[in-house]
Amino acid sequence: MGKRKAGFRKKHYFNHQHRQQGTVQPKLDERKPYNDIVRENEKFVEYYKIQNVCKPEEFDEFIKSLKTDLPATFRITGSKGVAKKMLRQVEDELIKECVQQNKSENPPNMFPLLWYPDKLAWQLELTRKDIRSNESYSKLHNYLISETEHGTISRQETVSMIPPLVLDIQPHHKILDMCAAPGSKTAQLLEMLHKGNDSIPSGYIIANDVDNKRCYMLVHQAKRLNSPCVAIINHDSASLPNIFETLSDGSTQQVQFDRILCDVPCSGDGTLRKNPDIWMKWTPANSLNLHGIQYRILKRAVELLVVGGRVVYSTCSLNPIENEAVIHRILIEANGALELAEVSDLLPSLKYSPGMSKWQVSSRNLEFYNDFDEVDEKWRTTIRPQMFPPKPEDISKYNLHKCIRILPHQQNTGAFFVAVLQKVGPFTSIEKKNENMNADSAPLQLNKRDFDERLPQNQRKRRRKDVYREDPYVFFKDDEPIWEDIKKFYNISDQFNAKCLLTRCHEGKKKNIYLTSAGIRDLVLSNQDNIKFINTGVKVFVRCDNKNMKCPFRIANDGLESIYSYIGEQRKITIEKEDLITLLVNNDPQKSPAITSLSKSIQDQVENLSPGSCVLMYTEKSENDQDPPMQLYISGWRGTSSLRCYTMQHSTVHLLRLLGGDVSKYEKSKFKKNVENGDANESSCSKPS
Ligand SMILES: C[S@@+](CC[C@H](N)C(=O)[O-])C[C@H]1O[C@@H](n2cnc3c(N)ncnc32)[C@H](O)[C@@H]1O
Repeated sequence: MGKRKAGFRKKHYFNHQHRQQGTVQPKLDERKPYNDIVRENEKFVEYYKIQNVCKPEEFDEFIKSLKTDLPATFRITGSKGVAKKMLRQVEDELIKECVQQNKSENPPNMFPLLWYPDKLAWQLELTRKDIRSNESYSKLHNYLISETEHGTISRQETVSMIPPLVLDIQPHHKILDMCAAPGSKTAQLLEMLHKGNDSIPSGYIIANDVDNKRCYMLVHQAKRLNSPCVAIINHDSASLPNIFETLSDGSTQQVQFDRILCDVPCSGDGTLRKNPDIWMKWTPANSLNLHGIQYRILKRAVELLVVGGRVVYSTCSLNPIENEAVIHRILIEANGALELAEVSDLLPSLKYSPGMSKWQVSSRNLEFYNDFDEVDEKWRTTIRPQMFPPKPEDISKYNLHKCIRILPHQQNTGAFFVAVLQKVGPFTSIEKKNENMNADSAPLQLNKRDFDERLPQNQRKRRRKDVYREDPYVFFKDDEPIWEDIKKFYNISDQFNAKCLLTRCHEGKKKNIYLTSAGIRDLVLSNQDNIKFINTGVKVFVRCDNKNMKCPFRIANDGLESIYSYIGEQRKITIEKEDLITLLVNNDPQKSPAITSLSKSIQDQVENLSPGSCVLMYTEKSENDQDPPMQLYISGWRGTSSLRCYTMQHSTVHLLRLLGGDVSKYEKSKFKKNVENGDANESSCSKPS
């Protein structure tokens, strides 16, 4: 096979980028090698100049910035103590080393984003390609790749981190992510949901996407975060069915969400720096075509939101037709039930422009109109009256300036739009009825049967026919036979709700056992007929028919953080750093360290421990008293004469790094290998990483 030209990106790379972004994919014949794309589009420049997206004196800088590649950014995730330790390693070792090894006069700037809490998000003034192709960054590159695989680094674009932050998530919130795939924001929402002290928060996230294949990208994201509080569903969110929950008296009512994210499909011209092929196909028609679905998704979100709740609408588009016009339209429809919120205090020192209150609507041929009455007859199906800005006398009613527009030149990022809407009054007819009722009477609650009965006959039938099923979700019953053995072996506390455990098959040998939170369990059981659930539950036990263990299931690492506090002390081993490093370095089932080679403390603890699965617990005090200690819980195995960790390679490397162990055998210097092979450029450009 011939060598690929340096700088050429494979077809699947375009697909990959557009899948990640959810933007419209170019047709096959429009795809060009990455380096051949001319980053020019006269219509684009003219359009945005007329729209006044930035001050006239900044316009050249704005366009220039869109033509450059995007800097690399990442977030450190993970539980508090682990994240703090990783931050120290990133800041004090990796970044310092990169700067020291860089021989150029002006080493690149690498800094934490000031508006992101606890310095856990970083921007490197280097492109991803710079990082891959320069030896001085190879340690950082390896770190980013393996920690991303492990789930403790999220390589998320700077601006994409903003919507979850302004949602202001609390651990008890019921959250809906309407257009969630591939899931970088869902992951961030999940981290925020888990920021309290409970191992299983009472809130949850429903992550939805219309595209079935993209839902599986979401499954992959969610799996990295090991949460029992998320369910992935597959619907058109503009017509998302009502979701029901069970009340303590056994009746059902419609769920009203506390927080909803509408990160809607968009034309994506804010991602030009990452997806330069958009330069070739940009036209104002893209936005005109998307406005309708964007509005319908947002409207459905407002219907599903509780009064007092918050919805965040975001796009990676610069176009006011997809942004302020959608917000203006929903504010008119809400007639006072929604208000734009001021959120600058949640984003200290982020630079942005205020939302626009004036714009023009243009045809695909760049004929601009100020009013629908002026619109040429032939455009009246694509240009709609609701796309126009408020009349000058109404501008102050809507406060569109409270929307946030992030422009690429302001802090070297992609472009982005965010609006935070607070629901301050009733929006749907049911909510309005409730408000009008006597204050003493109970609010009108519509349960599932009411909804079914209100549907026309033909739709009731269709609902029953449209019962989509993946593998079933079979929750444990009170007398689940396999639970007895597990509970006894691990001495699991009575506080643990075993009814939240599930398997994915009705019959036969159960292979894996998953855990959901009580809230998610109720949602799955109450909505199996009307909602297409794609995935839920974190793996907590795995079948392991080992003759030495008196229980057919071992503990899985995935769900350990959720269940460790319920596991009895007998099967927990407190481990010191040196022993843990020894286990990790020799993490091979054939060569597990003999118990006699480990410290006396370990020998004493395992003396009376029967063979089988156990939990290894490691605690390390932080260097300063304010930070929480770093606590690690690892699935282990006490053999007849040996002890081992049950970790995948990426977890082994992650843990060794945290403990300061030797990871050199896992560090691959791609740069060195490429130089040896004489093809440094080709390899470094051929594949995104
Ligand atoms: C901008 S992307 C979302 C990115 C995602 N929030 C993230 O942070 O990774 C838009 C997503 O909306 C989905 N989508 C498009 N139309 C939709 C609809 N009517 N209902 C639900 N999802 C939709 C697309 O499949 C795409 O995954």
